[in-house]
Amino acid sequence: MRGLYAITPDIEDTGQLYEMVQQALSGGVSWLQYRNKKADEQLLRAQILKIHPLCKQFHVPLIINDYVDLASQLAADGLHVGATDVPLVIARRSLDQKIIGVSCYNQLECAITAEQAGADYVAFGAFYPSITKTDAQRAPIHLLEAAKKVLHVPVVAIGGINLDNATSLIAHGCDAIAVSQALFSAQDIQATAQRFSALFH
Ligand SMILES: Cc1ncc(COP(=O)(O)OP(=O)(O)O)c(N)n1
Ligand SMILES: Cc1nc(C(=O)O)sc1CCOP(=O)(O)O
Ligand SMILES: [Mg+2]
Repeated sequence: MRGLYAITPDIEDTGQLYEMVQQALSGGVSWLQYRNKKADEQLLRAQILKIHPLCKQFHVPLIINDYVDLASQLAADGLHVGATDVPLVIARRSLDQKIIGVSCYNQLECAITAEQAGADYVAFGAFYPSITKTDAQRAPIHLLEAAKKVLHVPVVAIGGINLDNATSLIAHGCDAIAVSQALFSAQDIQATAQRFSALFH
């Protein structure tokens, strides 16, 4: 796991979401997380079904945020869970061979526990102020170096990441950067994805 981890914004128009995801995948995304905090179940299902074939076309794993049942029923490649979501060990019962990522915010102990419980990656953040998640806890950048010394699973950085501050996170050891607003609000999503991905070359 190394590179750009794109996180979809809350968009109601499924056609528009499809176009944006296609541009991002064309630019070079390593993983895509479908995240929508406003959609009802009908829209969640419709949007997952719409973008999943695109992810398959580009050989990019599709990770579903929060919803273990949807991830399982729609045969997504994985799930991401945080502190207020289903516990990893419960989710694993439905997603035995799938990717499960766990949010650990600014808590290294959480990541150690998550790795021991079978997490496939852990995420720390927010490293910078996030427009997408304004109430996110902040994490210090040196947490990445401490985490890489003790963890074996990939370490993902998230929160307010853009083309100006991403390099510092990569230099501190994160394996992937999770980006939403700086990618999907860009004038040219494809070119922006290319620029984020090139930071790992
Ligand atoms: C890669 C990644 N890292 C962190 C999160 C945040 O998850 P969570 O704390 O459960 O908050 P919501 O995203 O569900 O609002 C994430 N989704 N992805
Ligand atoms: C979904 C999420 N989780 C965070 C955390 O700190 O756990 S920050 C965040 C928002 C990420 O979007 P953007 O790249 O627009 O800041
Ligand atoms: Mg969540």
